[in-house]
Amino acid sequence: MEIGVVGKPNVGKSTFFSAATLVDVDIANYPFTTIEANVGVTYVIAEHPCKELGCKPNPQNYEYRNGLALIPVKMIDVAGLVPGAHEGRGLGNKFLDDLRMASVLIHVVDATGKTDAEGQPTDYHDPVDDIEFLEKEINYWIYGILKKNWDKFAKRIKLQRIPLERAIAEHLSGIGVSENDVWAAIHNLGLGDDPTGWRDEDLLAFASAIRRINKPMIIAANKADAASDEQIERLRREGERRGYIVVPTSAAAELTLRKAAKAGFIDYVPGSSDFKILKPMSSKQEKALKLIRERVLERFGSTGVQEVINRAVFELLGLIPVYPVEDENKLTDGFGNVLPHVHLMKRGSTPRDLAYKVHTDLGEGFLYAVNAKTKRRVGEDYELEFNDIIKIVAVTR
Ligand SMILES: Nc1nc2c(ncn2[C@@H]2O[C@H](COP(=O)(O)OP(=O)(O)OP(=O)(O)O)[C@@H](O)[C@H]2O)c(=O)[nH]1
Ligand SMILES: [Mg+2]
Repeated sequence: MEIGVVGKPNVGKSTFFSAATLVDVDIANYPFTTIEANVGVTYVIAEHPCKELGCKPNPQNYEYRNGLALIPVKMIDVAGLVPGAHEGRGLGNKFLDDLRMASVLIHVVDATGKTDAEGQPTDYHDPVDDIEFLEKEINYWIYGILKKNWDKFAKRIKLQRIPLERAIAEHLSGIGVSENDVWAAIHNLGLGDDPTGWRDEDLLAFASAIRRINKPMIIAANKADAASDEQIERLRREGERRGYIVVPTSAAAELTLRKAAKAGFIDYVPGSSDFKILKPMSSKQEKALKLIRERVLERFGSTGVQEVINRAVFELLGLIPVYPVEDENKLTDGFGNVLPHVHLMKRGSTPRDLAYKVHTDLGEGFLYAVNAKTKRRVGEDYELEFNDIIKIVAVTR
């Protein structure tokens, strides 16, 4: 699973990325600072079951802090997109290919309106315009992939009577589109099952539907520290009207806090509403942190960065953390480790899906499962819940 960070130039994508991953990257107040994509690991953060159960975990594929599970996910920061990128303006949109496998996108918007459509400093630009422009450029990117050899492709499907959903999903497999995605897009649009009859505008509408299904997007109303309440409220209202979750963020504040925490100056858990000073620092540093407390944490409740990541994964993608165990009484694996592994599962998944995720053999030999919290035996039709702890019983060869 990958999270992509997108937006026009100079809005704070790399600052957001660096805050989220602690990877050092170039950050500067001019467009196209980033050209090659930056890749790193960030964390989604959820309450850990041990908080409720009073256990002490031995995490192997995640981290544990103050009763929270920090679950790693890949994040990618790409170059800025400008209007007309699909016609080659700016850096074009070829670098979007770096986002082929992203399952969710964070659209970073400059909520202050102080960067124009090209990423240049300006007195006022309406950030609401950025929402539609980005949708359009991504639509054209998918359209471009779709359009490649389309006529020949459509004729072949028709002639050889290849199932439409399967053929198009294969055509778009490079961006991680499934047959279900294709089916949903075709049905949402009411497109006919003869692809040779699809007009250009049908293809574009199809690309747009695929984008909504396959690359869901959340909006980070960034530079919130420098934006007025009215600016943020308007962006939130207009974003929500278009179906988006909008979260005010200060990527710059988050970056400062995480760096200060890494250097041992403060105790700060990403996503929280305050920090604790641990050791003396220069008066300049202390002043900067105090400003963050007053202007960001007290005003918004957090810097918003972690909230964006969590909501992208838990709400937009509908993933839930689930912990497999071998001994449901001690919550351990075969080596005595308490809750060593967590898996992010799609909401609606079953214990058998979890079994497959742990190991193919376990999935194939699946008999039943035990919900370790209730000690109840659950079958194949049980829907896994957030923070479930599951023992899988299977016959293995
Ligand atoms: N006030 C404020 N400034 C920010 C914030 N986030 C980023 N900036 C500033 O915005 C400018 C651009 O930041 P970058 O992270 O380089 O932006 P980008 O979107 O990656 O830019 P490109 O790579 O050129 O597309 C820098 O001067 C940052 O310090 C924020 O939350 N608040
Ligand atoms: Mg950048």
